[in-house]
Amino acid sequence: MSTARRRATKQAGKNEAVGRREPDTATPHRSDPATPKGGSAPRSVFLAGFAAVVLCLYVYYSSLSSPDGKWQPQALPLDLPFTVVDIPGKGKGSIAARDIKQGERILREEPLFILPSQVRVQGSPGAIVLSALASLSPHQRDAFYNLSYVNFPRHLTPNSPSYHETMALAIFETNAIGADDDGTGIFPTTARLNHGCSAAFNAVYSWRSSEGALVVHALKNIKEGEELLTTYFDTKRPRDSRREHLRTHYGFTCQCSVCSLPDGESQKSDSRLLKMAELYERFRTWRDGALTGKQAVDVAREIWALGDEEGYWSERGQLAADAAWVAAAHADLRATRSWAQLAQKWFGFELGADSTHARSMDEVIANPDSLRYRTGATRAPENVGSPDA
Ligand SMILES: C[S@@+](CC[C@H](N)C(=O)[O-])C[C@H]1O[C@@H](n2cnc3c(N)ncnc32)[C@H](O)[C@@H]1O
Repeated sequence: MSTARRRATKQAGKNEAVGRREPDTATPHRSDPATPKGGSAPRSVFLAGFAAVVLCLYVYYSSLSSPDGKWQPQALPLDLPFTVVDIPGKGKGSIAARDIKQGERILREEPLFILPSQVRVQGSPGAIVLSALASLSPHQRDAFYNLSYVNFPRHLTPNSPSYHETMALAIFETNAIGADDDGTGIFPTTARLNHGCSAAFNAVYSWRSSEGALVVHALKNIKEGEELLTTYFDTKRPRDSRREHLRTHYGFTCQCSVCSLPDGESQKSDSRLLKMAELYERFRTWRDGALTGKQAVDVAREIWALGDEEGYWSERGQLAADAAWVAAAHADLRATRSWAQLAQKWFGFELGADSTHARSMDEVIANPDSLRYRTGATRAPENVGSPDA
């Protein structure tokens, strides 16, 4: 299992409005054949014309829908703690139906399908998506065709030869989620989570290869009525750079609370995020011997404090686990245990208490020496300090 918080596909091209495919509720205009207006055509001709119009409309709307017929509304699992609703400026989104506790599992979802990184099927990317769709049930295909999409060329009509391939690809690209080495998958319920930057996202998804499922956990306490937001990429960068990235690779302009901050507040947030990214780089230099153990752990503490200020709580499990590693390499077993306890707590929030990451801390907590031996214990013994030191 490993974290896969990122949407898998990158989109190039200009930003276009979200085009949601709704269940087909369109009905042709009614016309009463018994009372034709303004014409002298015989009734049978009128009826034939009317039937032809109805037939054309039927064929037109059918061709807009999944290959099997009409779209069905997306049926969500019954026990979800959120509902999917329209959100101004974002298409659809997921709203908490009750208070959700930090660390609570919000959702576990198996993919409709996964495209492996190395696809053996010949053909265009759109044709590959269509061939994956062909093996799904009509209900599953409905779930796919109900998803939103961006970057669909406006000039294409259902009669265009490439319409179906292009549509399938646009939906795939807008919604696909990376499943680590297993490839890239479509998870129709998780796909309704919109993106938030930095402090704005409150939910994290991670792929569990051994279970063949994606799990979503609450990174923060979420109040009833709040939108559930995840993050599509590493947002520890300034607003301009985030906007540019989202426009270029994902085709939308972010409307999250951090991107919507007034300029002064936004600049403060930008400097914190830049500083965090810089400190992460600095922390990594411990590997090359550029920092003592205490210096490295002090940097980890600084990242933590900035995260508190910013409201950026993601990646804390990994940060604490890395600090435990440093402490173990310097033979500070007390610090090793307390950093491992912190890592377990935050892996638990972000990836689930039953995740392999959280569970891997059990042994370190019980026996910090075990980690010391794994690190090779190559560094000079040093008191690096616990998280609260
Ligand atoms: C995976 S879908 C999320 C669900 C989608 N809103 C829907 O209607 O099904 C990704 C799309 O949602 C929209 N979106 C997601 N996060 C957004 C945000 N922070 N601001 C504006 N639009 C967002 C974008 O159109 C993006 O291409």
